[in-house]
Amino acid sequence: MDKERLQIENVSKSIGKSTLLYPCSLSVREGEIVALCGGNGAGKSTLINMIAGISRPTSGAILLDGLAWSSDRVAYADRVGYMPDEFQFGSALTAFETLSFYASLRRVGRERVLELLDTVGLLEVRNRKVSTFSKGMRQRLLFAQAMLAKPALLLLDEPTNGLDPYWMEAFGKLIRLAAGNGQAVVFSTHQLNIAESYADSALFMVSGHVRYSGDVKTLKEQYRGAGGLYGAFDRIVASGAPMEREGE
Ligand SMILES: Nc1ncnc2c1ncn2[C@@H]1O[C@H](COP(=O)(O)OP(=O)(O)OP(=O)(O)O)[C@@H](O)[C@H]1O
Repeated sequence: MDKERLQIENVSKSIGKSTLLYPCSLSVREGEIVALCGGNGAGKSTLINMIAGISRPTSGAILLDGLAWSSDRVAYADRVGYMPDEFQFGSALTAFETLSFYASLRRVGRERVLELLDTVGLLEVRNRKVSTFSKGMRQRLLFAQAMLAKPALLLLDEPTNGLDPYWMEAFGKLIRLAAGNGQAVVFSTHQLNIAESYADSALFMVSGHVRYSGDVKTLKEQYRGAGGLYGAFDRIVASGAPMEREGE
């Protein structure tokens, strides 16, 4: 049986009187791809930022390979490849210099930098300043940055924003490849077709509540005649009943 990689137990987040995320639990196995689905303000980035260690949960616990951010910060951070939702690259640096900078932080060599630039289709433009890149090119560089050290957990906030159909599909293939190597992948998206095509499991999030957590294949079969995951999302959200992850 595949090993549990990420365990999230009753994690919530409040700031002042606002609840950004109500208690939520999730476990992710090695080789599993999980999509956090929901509209603007659903709480996807709030959850991702807590998993990344950027913000602390108000309650609950997060363990990655049995490690907690609070007690094993360095070992925990070493296991996470994080792609933020928004990021400003240093404007004076080229793509190669940018990725090399992050590679040095991750103790990763030049060969891997070149391999990844090739993987994300930026090898030929590696000496161009990132400030001249399109949104999709910057997204691909950011994705390469997350993949540098072949992390145990790829944590990707809206990774397909700005990607054209070719790179959208390439992204799907790359995360499947990562999962095939035992890496766990958690990504957020507004696009349920992306979740439907590439994720094993999905969380449907609405206004800080997880309304569904479970298997994508089961959902696809269950809602085959109702528009796939889009139909499933509409019906589950409209039904009003929170649903638990299968087997829990
Ligand atoms: N620092 C903050 N203080 C108060 N409320 C916040 C803060 N950051 C986020 N929020 C609120 O928390 C909620 C969840 O935001 P979050 O960014 O997690 O949503 P999201 O699902 O990632 O949305 P999007 O798809 O628009 O990126 C939103 O209502 C947002 O306004």
